[in-house]
Parts: sequence; C-alpha cells; structure tokens
Amino acid sequence: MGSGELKNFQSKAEAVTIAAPRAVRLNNVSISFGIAGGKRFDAVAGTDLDVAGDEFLAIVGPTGCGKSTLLNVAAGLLEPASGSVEIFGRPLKGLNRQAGYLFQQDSLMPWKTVLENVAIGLEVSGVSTSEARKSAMEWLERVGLGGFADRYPRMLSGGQRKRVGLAQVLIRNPKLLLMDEPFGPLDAQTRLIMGDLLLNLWSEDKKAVMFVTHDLDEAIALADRIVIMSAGPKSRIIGDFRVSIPRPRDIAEIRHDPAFTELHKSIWHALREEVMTAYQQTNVAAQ
Ligand SMILES: Nc1ncnc2c1ncn2[C@@H]1O[C@H](COP(=O)(O)OP(=O)(O)OP(=O)(O)O)[C@@H](O)[C@H]1O
Repeated sequence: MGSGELKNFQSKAEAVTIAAPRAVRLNNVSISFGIAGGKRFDAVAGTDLDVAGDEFLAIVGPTGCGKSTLLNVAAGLLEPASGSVEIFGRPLKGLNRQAGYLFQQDSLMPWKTVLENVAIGLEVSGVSTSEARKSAMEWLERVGLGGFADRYPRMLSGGQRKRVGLAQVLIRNPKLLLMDEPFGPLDAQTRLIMGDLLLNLWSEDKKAVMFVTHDLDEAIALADRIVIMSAGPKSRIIGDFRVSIPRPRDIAEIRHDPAFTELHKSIWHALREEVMTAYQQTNVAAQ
C-alpha cells in the first residue's frame, strides 16, 4: 500500500483500500533569497516531497536548514525559484487557501475576547456572527477552554493561548495544517498536553499535517512519517522515516516503547552530522 492511501472499513469489518488524495507535492523545488550585495542565498535545492491527504508528516533538521521555508512554499507565501508545487493535485497559484497555518507565535488579537478570536476565522469567510460564535464555542469546548470564552488573550497562559490558536485554525476546517514549531515556547509538560490534544483532534478528522519541530521526541510521538533535512545552503531531504508505532499514542508514555528508542537512534544517526555542520556554519558567518 502506498503512502497516499487509506483504509475504509465496511460493515463486516472488511478492509477496502482506496486512494487518498495527495495533499502536497513538491517537485524538484529550489528556493533562493536575494541577500546583501546583489548576491543570492540558495536555501533549498532540488527537493521532492509528497504528503498524503491523511498523513501527519514531521520535518526535522538543523537550525536554518529551510524547514520554515518549505512550509512557506506549501502555504503559497513563497514562490520557488524552480520546480513545482501541487496542492491536492492542482498547481499552487498564490496563497494556499486550503491550508491553515499555526506559527510559534500566536496571532490572537488582544482587543478581542477568546470567543471573538476564534469566531473571526469563520466571519471573514462570510459566516454570520451568531453562527460563527456558536461554532467558536463548540471549538473552545473541544480544546478544553469552554469556560474561557469571555477572557482576553492577555489573561491566558501560554498553553491556553495555543489552544485558542488551534481552535482559530481548525474552525475553518482546512484540509492541510502547516505547523511551524507551534509548541516551541511552551514548557515540557504543556507541550505534552498540547501534543495529546492535537493528536486527539487529528484522529477525529485526519487532515494532512506538515509539522516543523526541532524536537525529535515530539516528531516521533506525533508523526506518521519524519523527513530529515540537511544543513544548508542548498538544503535537501536526506532521510525519510516511517513511524510505525501504533495509534492511539500516549505521548508521555511512548518514550518508553523500545520501537521509539530504536527509531530515535536511527534518526539521530542521520541528523547528528548535519546539526554539527549547521552550528559550525553559523559560527563562521558570525565572524
Ligand atoms: N527572507 C530571507 N532572506 C534571506 N535569507 C533567508 C530569508 N529567509 C530565510 N533565509 C535563510 O534561509 C535559510 C532557511 O531558513 P528557515 O527559516 O527556513 O530555516 P529553519 O530550518 O526553519 O530554521 P530554524 O530551525 O532556526 O527556525 C536560513 O539560512 C535563513 O537564514
């Protein structure tokens, strides 16, 4: 069975395989930025990447290797210098309107209540205020913040703000979730709780996810598949690992699973040299 397929169980528990649409296809994508002195910096070179419609993909790599850059390409925020981008089988032109983007820094509006912040995602697409607020309330309950609807963002903890951010993105029901170190600023325990919440929501309605993280443990705990990027410039994908640990997963416990340790070892083996290379490069560039 290929990565772009899913199982649909019929009444007699008979499994039938049907093709799931491919959410993202990056075909030989290269990305370069104009920098000082009229020069160019080739951040990413010749990268191929497919993400299935129901796949949770984690992207891991050393600092500055181009993880956010790849997400920005899938979001349509950045146009590749060469190569092509397809979203659900169609060439991407302009902004990817099928994607929801969650950054490390949340984008809550401080003058709006939590409920208003979540509802706005629907209101901008023409849904009436009362409908949007009803749906926002349901989403707040799903992320465990039903009692916080009338609060303002400044009254929330970092983890609570993240939950609001998740509700704000998911209320629009995007078919593709682009997550750039979304739990980066949180403490270790809150990250675990957010990871569990994300997996619960995702398992109810499996979307394609591209999840950028520095944290290999987090990547293994959450993802179906992990790709590793090399140190830049001209970064590319140098490893592609399937995470075959069964779901549902308990993120706090999964680390004790021997399969977790084994996979961690293999991925770190591929990643370690790239991390050292990236560190040395930024050190030289700073001199
Ligand atoms: N607008 C830009 N102009 C010039 N160079 C850029 C620009 N944006 C990113 N870069 C460079 O492209 C490379 C990739 O950046 P990117 O932010 O994608 O890396 P990353 O892997 O997400 O890093 P980190 O893990 O540190 O967040 C880096 O070397 C960065 O300095």
